[in-house]
Amino acid sequence: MTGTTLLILGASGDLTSRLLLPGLATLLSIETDRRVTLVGADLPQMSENAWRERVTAAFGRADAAEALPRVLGDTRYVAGDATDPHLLGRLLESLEVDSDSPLVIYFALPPQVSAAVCETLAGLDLPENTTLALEKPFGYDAQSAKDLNVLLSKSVPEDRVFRIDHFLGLYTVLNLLGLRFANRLFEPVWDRDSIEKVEIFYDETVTLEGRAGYFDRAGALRDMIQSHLLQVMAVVAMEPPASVGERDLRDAIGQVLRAARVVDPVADSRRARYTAGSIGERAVPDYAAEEGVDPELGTETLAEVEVEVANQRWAGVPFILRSGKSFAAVRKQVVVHFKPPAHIPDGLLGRDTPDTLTIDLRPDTFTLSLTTNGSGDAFTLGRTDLVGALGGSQLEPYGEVLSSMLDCNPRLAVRGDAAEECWRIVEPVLAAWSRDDVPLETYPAGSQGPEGWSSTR
Ligand SMILES: O=C1O[C@H](COP(=O)(O)O)[C@@H](O)[C@H](O)[C@H]1O
Repeated sequence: MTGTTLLILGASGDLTSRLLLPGLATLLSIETDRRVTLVGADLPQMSENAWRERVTAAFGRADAAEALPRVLGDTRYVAGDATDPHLLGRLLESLEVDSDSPLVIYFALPPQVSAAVCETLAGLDLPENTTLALEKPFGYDAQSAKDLNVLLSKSVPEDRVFRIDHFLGLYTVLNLLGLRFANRLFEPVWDRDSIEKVEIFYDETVTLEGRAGYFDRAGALRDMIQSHLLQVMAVVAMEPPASVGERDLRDAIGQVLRAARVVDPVADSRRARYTAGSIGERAVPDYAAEEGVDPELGTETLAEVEVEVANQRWAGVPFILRSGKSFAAVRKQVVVHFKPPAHIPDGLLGRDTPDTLTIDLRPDTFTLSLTTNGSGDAFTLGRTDLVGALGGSQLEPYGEVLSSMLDCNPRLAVRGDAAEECWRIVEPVLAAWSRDDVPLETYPAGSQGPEGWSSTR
């Protein structure tokens, strides 16, 4: 396998140490013939030794020490401002890149800095085989996402832009493709005739975890729903693609997102913020009292929206997307609620709950919960749960995403039009919230959210 040069801008930051380097480490320990030349760059001065120690520590944490020599041999760190055309130009010239060894420039940077670096890049000649990989958030609204797309198109073609959404690297999300399209059971009932509603939950027990600088300006709607959960929804709702090639897959995702909308941004959305509480033994302070939080911003830590996919297959079926922090327990699921059958023979008694298919994201399992004959009395209906494990990957989502990025296959990346659509879908809700048309509710940390929120628990 030929090598790729991975240039990380923002190499001294938290994202690089916490996710990117461990993801790379796992990938290299599994794909033993993959070659990567790792170059870190960032504003702070850092000695070569300190950089190498950082890389070594990340590989250690990922239990991938045996893969370390393959990157440590020629890794280096460059200090400087990546928005400076002279510095960036010199740095790019110094890289050994040709048609057999492509270059991936990974922006592990805050969005404003990424945009400024993109401006700089647009004025430089990039090696032909360059991929630009950008972390979310991709812009801060539909217009800024559009502007960023235009800027990126000045540097590289669309199939060389990797807008990262690590949820597309979640094995469970990829498993939806097999579950839906590779058997005869589900696809014939996967539509408005048979499905009542679909819920996509990502309830976390994690709190702010020191991320006020980013999260307090983003909030749960932008952080999780605008990006990740709409992508998951698109995979749940998409038409069968002809192939899982990047074009077919991303066309199918784009088609769903183009049809999606929040019909009534006030009635179809809810927001809340956690107050002091405890999760297990852990005492959690009020969100508003966390360091770095500006209580005046009214940032939500829990968001829920009801989305309609206005097309022949889904018109009228609510897709409820919810994500929140500081919950009592983790709940990361797609729950498909089926409609009741048109007729149950008279005399069969006791059926009151709908059949559901629950797909658990991490751990990857599915549960088909069916109405069946109850035990004891065959004429009184009961419920049977069929539980199955879904295939897993040794790669964490970041490893999965990195693998396709280093292979220059954008299948697991968000396409430019999809990024703009996701903003278009949530913008009316953001506007209603900024007008305070939707009250900011509260829930104690360690609870199951405010009373009366959508829940099938
Ligand atoms: O991108 C993000 O995702 C995480 C949830 O993903 P996970 O892979 O850590 O489960 C979320 O906690 C974070 O706020 C968000 O920025």
